[in-house]
Amino acid sequence: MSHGWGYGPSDGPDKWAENFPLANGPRQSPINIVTKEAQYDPSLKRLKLQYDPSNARGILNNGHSFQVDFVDDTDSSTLTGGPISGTYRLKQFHFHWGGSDDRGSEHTINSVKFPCELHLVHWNTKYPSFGESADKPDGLAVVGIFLKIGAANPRLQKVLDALDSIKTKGKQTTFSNFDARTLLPGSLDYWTYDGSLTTPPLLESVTWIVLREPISVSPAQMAKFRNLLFTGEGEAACCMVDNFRPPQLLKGRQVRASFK
Ligand SMILES: COc1ccc([C@H]2OC(=S)NC2=O)c(OC)c1
Ligand SMILES: [Zn+2]
Repeated sequence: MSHGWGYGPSDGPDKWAENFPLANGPRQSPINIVTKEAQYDPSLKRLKLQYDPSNARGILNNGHSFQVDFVDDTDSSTLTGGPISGTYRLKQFHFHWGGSDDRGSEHTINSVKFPCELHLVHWNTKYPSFGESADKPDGLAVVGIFLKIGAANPRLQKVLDALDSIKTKGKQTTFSNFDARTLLPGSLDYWTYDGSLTTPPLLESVTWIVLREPISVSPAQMAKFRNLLFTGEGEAACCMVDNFRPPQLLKGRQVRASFK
């Protein structure tokens, strides 16, 4: 699964613009969210996340993160409300994390980094598929959730326990009956802005919905993320850590808040 890009000194975020010119586009992600500059918008609706656990299908090491994939051929796992119009279907979720607990998130809050960030990726059903929506300005909606060091989070455990089976790039296994709603924090207060995918091809198609409340993760649980490898079986092992893009220029964009 060679992508031609990575997170190392020779193929990392600072080099992506060489092959993916969108890297210098007007609505790139992630960003640093300056909370005092985020404007409360009373017209923003509450987020409505309705997920069917039976839609969970598999878990895959894709060589830059791992993802849990969902069946998305019906409207049984959807995102509605919030800043979006219409219905977006859950496609997958994945994480970004650091080599130590002082870094790892892609978005930052007042320049504060979290050790990990969860992305729940949804596509707009006004288009026929994820692939058809991925390059449209209103094609995707990603819910970003920060993970903060604290008590072990039992709701992460089923995902973490599956990682031993997908240690190397390209490995996948079945992953069924998982309710992604259990990963959500108690509050669905959010910031929202227009952005992009945070890995190549960096398509500027994402309505970002970044939740204010983090969920917890313990140091021991973070260590399990770091047991994964970027590399395939039989290749020189390279630990899957620091798979995050740093914040990008805001370029005049407005960040709105769903809360006062
Ligand atoms: C379902 O397909 C996806 C999902 C996410 C990404 C990246 O964009 C964001 S957001 N996080 C990433 O890792 C992606 O990039 C090609 C493709
Ligand atoms: Zn992501």
